[in-house]
Amino acid sequence: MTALSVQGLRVRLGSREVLHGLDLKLAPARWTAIVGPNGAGKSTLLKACAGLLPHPGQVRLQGRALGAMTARERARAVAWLAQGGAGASGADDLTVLDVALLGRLPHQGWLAPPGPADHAAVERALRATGAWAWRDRAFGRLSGGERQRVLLARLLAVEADLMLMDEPLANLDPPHQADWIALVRQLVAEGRTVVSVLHEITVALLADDVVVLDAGHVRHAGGAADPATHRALEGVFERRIEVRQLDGRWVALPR
Ligand SMILES: Nc1ncnc2c1ncn2[C@@H]1O[C@H](COP(=O)(O)OP(=O)(O)OP(=O)(O)O)[C@@H](O)[C@H]1O
Repeated sequence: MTALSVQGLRVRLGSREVLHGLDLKLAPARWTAIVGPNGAGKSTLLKACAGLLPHPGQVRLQGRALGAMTARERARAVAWLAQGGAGASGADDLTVLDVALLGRLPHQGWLAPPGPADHAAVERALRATGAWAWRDRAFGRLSGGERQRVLLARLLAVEADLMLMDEPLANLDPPHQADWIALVRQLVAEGRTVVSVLHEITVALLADDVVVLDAGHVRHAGGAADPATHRALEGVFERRIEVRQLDGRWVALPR
């Protein structure tokens, strides 16, 4: 069973085709990092997988066509963290608790208030990202990194099997980046599938699998420790990085 499969994914934005017939298969309970240069189509791929962009290709979640699901089924099955969400201002007046509770909307009845299960899920999520202490503060009065941790909690609160995160490390300081890595490993150990778009190549090399995207094409998909993956990474970044082993870990160094 694949957690996510993409076949012949073509996406047009405005007058341009930005994804040119992508095929991808992701196994469940793994962490996949999507990397590639600016403008490669990484965010577009993630949005299409979340059902947020129209396209003629096939996206399947656990074998079910995304297009055949209701919006509510889809919203329970896939959680999505948008790129740059911490800078968005629409939620500034909401409390942190209310922002995280938005992650429970797909589970609640029409106009029904959140129930005990929703509150429990949100508390777990806010504790997991270290944001529980700020639950009564206004979202708009938090720092960029603090807001990012609240948005991560909103994504966790969905408790979806598939979690798509676009630049989740944006604004996070090194200790909180390390916390995020530990959190992803825990999610994967629980059986969830995590897909993250990352510009931090050294962090991407800690994932199970890496998908290298360039100019709307998948250039390579393989294990993070696979030498072919490392060569593909060096290639799409015009040999301006070098993947090396350091104390048993793969790191990307600028050159
Ligand atoms: N609304 C739009 N209309 C036309 N072209 C767009 C639109 N949004 C994005 N694009 C183009 O689509 C391409 C892919 O964009 P996308 O945001 O998916 O790239 P990305 O790999 O996530 O880039 P980055 O690393 O800079 O975030 C880019 O060339 C971008 O200029």
